[in-house]
Amino acid sequence: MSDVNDAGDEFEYETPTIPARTAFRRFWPLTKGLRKWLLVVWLCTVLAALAETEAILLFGDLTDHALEKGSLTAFWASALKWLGIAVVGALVAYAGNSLAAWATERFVMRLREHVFDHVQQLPPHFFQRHRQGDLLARLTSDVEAIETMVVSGLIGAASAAFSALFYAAAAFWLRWDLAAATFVLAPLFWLAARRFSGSIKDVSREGRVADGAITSVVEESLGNIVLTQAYDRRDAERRRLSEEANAWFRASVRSTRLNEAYEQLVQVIETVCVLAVIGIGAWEISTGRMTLGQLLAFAAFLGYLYPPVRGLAQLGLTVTAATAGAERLIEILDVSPSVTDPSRPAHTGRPDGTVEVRDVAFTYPGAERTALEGLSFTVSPGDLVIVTGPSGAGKSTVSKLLLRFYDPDAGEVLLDGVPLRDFPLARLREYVTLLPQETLVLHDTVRANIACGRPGASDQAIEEAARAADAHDFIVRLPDGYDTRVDPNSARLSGGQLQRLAIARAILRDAPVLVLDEPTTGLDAMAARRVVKPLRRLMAGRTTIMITHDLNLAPDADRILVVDRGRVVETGRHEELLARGGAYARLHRSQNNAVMDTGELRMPLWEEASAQPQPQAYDHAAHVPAQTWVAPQPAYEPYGTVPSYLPDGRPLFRGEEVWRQGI
Ligand SMILES: Nc1ncnc2c1ncn2[C@@H]1O[C@H](COP(=O)(O)OP(=O)(O)OP(=O)(O)O)[C@@H](O)[C@H]1O
Repeated sequence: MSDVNDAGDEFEYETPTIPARTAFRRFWPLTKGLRKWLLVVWLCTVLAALAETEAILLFGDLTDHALEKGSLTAFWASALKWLGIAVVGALVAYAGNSLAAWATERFVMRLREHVFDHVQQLPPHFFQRHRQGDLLARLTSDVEAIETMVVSGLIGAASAAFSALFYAAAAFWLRWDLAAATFVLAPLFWLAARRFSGSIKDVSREGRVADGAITSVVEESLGNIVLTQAYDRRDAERRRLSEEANAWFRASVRSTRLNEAYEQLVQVIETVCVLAVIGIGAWEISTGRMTLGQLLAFAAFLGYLYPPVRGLAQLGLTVTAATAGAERLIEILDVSPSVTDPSRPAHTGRPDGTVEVRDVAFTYPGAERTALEGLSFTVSPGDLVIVTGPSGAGKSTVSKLLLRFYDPDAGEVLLDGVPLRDFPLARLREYVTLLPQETLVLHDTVRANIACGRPGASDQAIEEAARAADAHDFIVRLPDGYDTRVDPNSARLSGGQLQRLAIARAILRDAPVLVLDEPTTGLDAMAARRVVKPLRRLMAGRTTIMITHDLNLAPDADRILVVDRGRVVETGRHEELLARGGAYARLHRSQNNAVMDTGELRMPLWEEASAQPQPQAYDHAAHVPAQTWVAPQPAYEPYGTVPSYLPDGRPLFRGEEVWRQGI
């Protein structure tokens, strides 16, 4: 399997090949607590097999004593006994099968939870490098495949072995010489299974990979439905699906063919055995050494004996096929989380919110280039620090380290002087809240979406948070108000509304430290303008690290860090940095300059502006570059280009106060 990360690098994944025994051992511990029930299931199967054996012996009796002699008295006695045994056998089989279904489903649930739990702890790059559809397939069909190996396989093997033993013992008891003659042929079943096992494993593996690929294509295609429709990519998407579907089709047809060939071969072997019995039996009856009843009972035993023998041989095939699923799950389970809880957690109360990044270096696992190098900065409690810089500079990586999605390779990130790795993860994420770039929505009600900031919050607290986030008004206008269901693809809410919902969630969480990753990205100027006020309420009194390209809030910042190629290249307040005319001034200009020369964006940030040829404004009237280039000043101070009121002093938005500093 191969995948491409956001940097365009190709990552190759080769699912490891694992012997069935290793796979079994790996998942067996998950049957803890279920084993006694598995034993009961096995006992029920053994009892049911015993009842069947007794019934067949009674059938022989009936043939010899009631049918051949025409005696009704002999019939009634045996018939009643047979009926009694059949009823007991049916009850036991029913109990055993129901219990087996319960135990297997519990195992599946447990295994799925185990894998899901593990996947949830995996670092962000894992999800960037694995296709979601493939992960879905692993969590669904591959989990079920393992159940066939560990639980059903085990019960099946134990039951088949005991049933075969009983029927074989009964056959020997009836006529040992006839039985011995039949068993000479038994290894043929084993040979047939062996012949098919390798191919069945290969084809199962191909089938599982194709299954994951189909789910991925469907998932990606539906996720990108707007792109598909807007660019009329239906044919391309159909082709993509049909390529994967063809692989699935080939694997599935091959698998059926192999299984069918095996089945038919086994049928032929069985026929050879039955014919051998009838031949020897006919000869025995002709010499008077056997009764017809005995021969019929013997043939019936063989009829019962073959399914478990065949089952035992086929079990190998089932287990082999299931191992392909196990390999895919083990591959995921072997990826370790990038961070774990500390063995000796620090005992701290709610921190004041001093954040210190101390000489941090970090490279993403598997990446060649360092994302951060020698990065240092400190944020005092309650301060707003803006981290800005060109694309790929390492800004989002800073947010990942602050939330401890990763630990730095060198240096340390500290909260109130305590290294982040000394906080239990759950507590750290209570203290440091992330407002991610993309607004994350749960498939639930608006209320639940806000409440996930602080589970168990009262309705009043939720409403207050929504009011503070300027979300209350639009929420009450929704069809069911706070109980309106939304989902990640919901068209009910605009980007700005979703962002205000996320702000309400963060307000409710009430963490001392906030990390805002591009809070206004993807919003148009008006929508961005509307989230600024709620954002300020959210940030008030909290240490805030805002990662952004959007410099409209820069004048508010206590400090601005300009990051480039993983290092801080400039730091200071907005006015200072503008006056310095360096990297920040260029970034700011490129954002606010209407007559922007895009070449400026490509200029290295750390070089002195004077060392570079100055970009020239274009004089449209004269069709020549203007003589002197003057860095344009922001139109509205101190908030850059976004005006908050009209020239006549009226607020820009109806019903909204004039935007003042310090709200
Ligand atoms: N999962 C990953 N695996 C490998 N490299 C990565 C991964 N994520 C990011 N990088 C690399 O790390 C560097 C910093 O990325 P980061 O996302 O922090 O940049 P950024 O400044 O936030 O960019 P943008 O403004 O475009 O979001 C980039 O070179 C990027 O290609």
